[in-house]
Amino acid sequence: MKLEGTMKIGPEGHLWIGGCDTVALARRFGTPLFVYDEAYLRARIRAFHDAFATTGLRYEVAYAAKAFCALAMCQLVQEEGCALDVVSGGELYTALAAGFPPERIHMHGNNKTMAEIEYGIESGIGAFVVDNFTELEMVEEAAHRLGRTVDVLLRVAPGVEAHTHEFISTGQQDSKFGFDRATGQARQAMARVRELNHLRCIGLHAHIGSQIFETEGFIAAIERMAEVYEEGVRMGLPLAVLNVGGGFGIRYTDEDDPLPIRQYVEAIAGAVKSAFTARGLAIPAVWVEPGRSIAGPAGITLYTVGTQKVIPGVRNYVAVDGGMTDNPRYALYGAKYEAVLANRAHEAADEVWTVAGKCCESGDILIRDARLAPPRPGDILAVFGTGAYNYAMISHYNRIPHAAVVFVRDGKTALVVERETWADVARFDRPLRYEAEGETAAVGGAIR
Ligand SMILES: Cc1ncc(COP(=O)(O)O)c(C=O)c1O
Ligand SMILES: N[C@@H](CCCC[NH3+])C(=O)O
Repeated sequence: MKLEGTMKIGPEGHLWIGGCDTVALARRFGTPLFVYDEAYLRARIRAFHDAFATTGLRYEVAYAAKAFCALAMCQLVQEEGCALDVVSGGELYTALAAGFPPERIHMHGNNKTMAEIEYGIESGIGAFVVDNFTELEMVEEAAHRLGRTVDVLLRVAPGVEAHTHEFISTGQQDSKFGFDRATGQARQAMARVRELNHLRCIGLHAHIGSQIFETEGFIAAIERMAEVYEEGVRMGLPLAVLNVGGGFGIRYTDEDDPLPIRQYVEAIAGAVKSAFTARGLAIPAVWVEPGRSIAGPAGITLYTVGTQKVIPGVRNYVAVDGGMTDNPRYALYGAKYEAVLANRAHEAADEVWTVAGKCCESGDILIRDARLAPPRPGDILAVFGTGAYNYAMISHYNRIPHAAVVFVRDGKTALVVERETWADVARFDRPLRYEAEGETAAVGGAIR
């Protein structure tokens, strides 16, 4: 167990975070509960700014909202000088509701709907990251119809294999994302965007994957992107931005050995400077889109321990009151986590227990073979490093209500997402009743 940010173990043996006793938090807000260490969130963002400040580059740190999107998080990242990467109308809606300046938002997505494109244009977002030829025409058509000129970046699949789980690797050629570089699609897209009257291609984008522990992949991608960029400049595109995506790895367990943020940024800056200088190109503004590396280590999840099943010689199971609904990452990627009994954090973790959830699914595991002190019903279990892609991927499987989210700072708490009730889970259900002839029910595809 490695305590990050403001986490510590108090004299009574409880886990503390943000100056708050996690046992008291669990009692007050219930469990499962996501708890974010606000000071640490801010510190992680500042690490990106501090690192970029020494490079002399023009840059943008666009927080990838997909990692954890909520009003309070959008407010916080704005206060810390971030831009924002959104991938859906829902994320854009949340950001705008939080008062995020639209011109500092850019929108991703490999299948943006026309409704999302129109919403983005009408809201005045800074740029679309166009993913494919279909979308190129859709954005042009919408911009034409709405009488606007829209800034776009083209997402390129650079053909770089990131060393990470296949499901979260995105820069390889065989990917649903982006214009393929190797087969000339990126060049064709640049040629096409030049012909479109309502689009201004201000940059190129590549994101090679997530949870990456080395810099080689970024450097290789930047070298390839510089080549594409040069072609774009020769075609006369007003390119000024190279967005190299996110993907900076974090520590979940001892097996993970992430680089300091500074080291990723220095490698990226160095690669951009040398690749662009070598080609006689002006150095572009560099954008990054970190999600996990900002939100992940600053969040923990608190659960209440429930039942146990000990199978002698096979395995010890202990179940908690959440599971794959609030953290599907073991089920999806075989992800690993560390945990501690938060009410007895000073006790030796000398037993091995597999922490299961409460869903009707054998794969509903949070941690396989966790090292814990002997768990008892009513204990509070804290799982570390759950700030990214946990609440963000929450589900209603088994009609389990969504957990609450609280921010903590200097002994104070802010409930930023309320816990759902059983009634909330069922609130959009309607009894089975067919429409009478001529009756028009108030339903449809509208989501705005
Ligand atoms: C385009 C894009 N940008 C940024 C991110 C954020 O990645 P991470 O959370 O690993 O920093 C992702 C997710 O992998 C992504 O697909
Ligand atoms: N959801 C993934 C990351 C996806 C990144 C988005 N492209 C995870 O939990 O690791």
